[in-house]
Amino acid sequence: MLLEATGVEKTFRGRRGGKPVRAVVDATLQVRPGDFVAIVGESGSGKSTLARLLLGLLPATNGTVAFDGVPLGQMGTAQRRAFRRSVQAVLQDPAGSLNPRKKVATLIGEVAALHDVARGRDAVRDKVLEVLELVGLTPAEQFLDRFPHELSGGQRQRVLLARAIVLDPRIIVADEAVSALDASVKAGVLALMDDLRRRLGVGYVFITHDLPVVKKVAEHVYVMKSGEIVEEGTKDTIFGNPEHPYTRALLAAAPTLTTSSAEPTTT
Ligand SMILES: Nc1ncnc2c1ncn2[C@@H]1O[C@H](COP(=O)(O)OP(=O)(O)OP(=O)(O)O)[C@@H](O)[C@H]1O
Repeated sequence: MLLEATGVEKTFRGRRGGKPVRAVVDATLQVRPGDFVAIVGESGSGKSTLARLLLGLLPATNGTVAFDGVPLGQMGTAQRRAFRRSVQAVLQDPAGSLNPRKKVATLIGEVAALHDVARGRDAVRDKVLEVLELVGLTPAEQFLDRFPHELSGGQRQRVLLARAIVLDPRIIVADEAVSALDASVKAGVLALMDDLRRRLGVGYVFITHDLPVVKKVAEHVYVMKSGEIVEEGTKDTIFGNPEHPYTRALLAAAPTLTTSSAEPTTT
């Protein structure tokens, strides 16, 4: 298994003497190479906490997260470094993922240099141009000197994807990565993600409360409620034959679902 969480729990200490918060409870999840896995649930259900556990950004209170069969807690320095490269996070840009004072060339180039993907100015520049092309920001030269505020929301999201794929990751954990985008722009970024999957073999753990998006792109769906995974299955099962009352309620509360097939699939 490429990425696997087994019985993972995360309990936060209560804020200001309050009760402890069980943000993730006994979560078990698997991601195979090239999978498009979605984690859905309403706000506060624990999706982002599970994402941070999968990225190794938070230690689990219980249970294990393993990459390529090796639990994160048992990794040596080199394995940990490889893991950091192989499992990349793409968050939504309003969360401030792109430093507003840095140009696109620097934002992507410094990641490539830090992880030794390319050495020397020219090699780094070539690598940056290559990934800009891959995410459809063309002609790539014209984007090198732009600052994030000189880009549209969809273009910024593409820069975030470029910054992830420059490291040749095997999995991208995308937390609400397209939620802030307009429908047509969103569809374009989703199409790009699928394209990258086919061309590069990268898999996704896609975290969202946006069910029409899940219906469009996911293969396997995990439904979270109050920190627990209450249902999992293929997209067709979850949407066509949901078993858990919570899944049914989520689907019923997503009015755009019925019209999602009418949304454009390209930008
Ligand atoms: N650092 C923290 N300390 C204490 N409680 C936290 C912390 N981070 C998250 N929580 C709590 O854990 C629960 C799950 O939060 P989480 O952000 O994982 O949910 P979510 O499903 O991603 O929600 P959203 O879609 O709103 O981001 C919430 O009750 C939240 O308040």
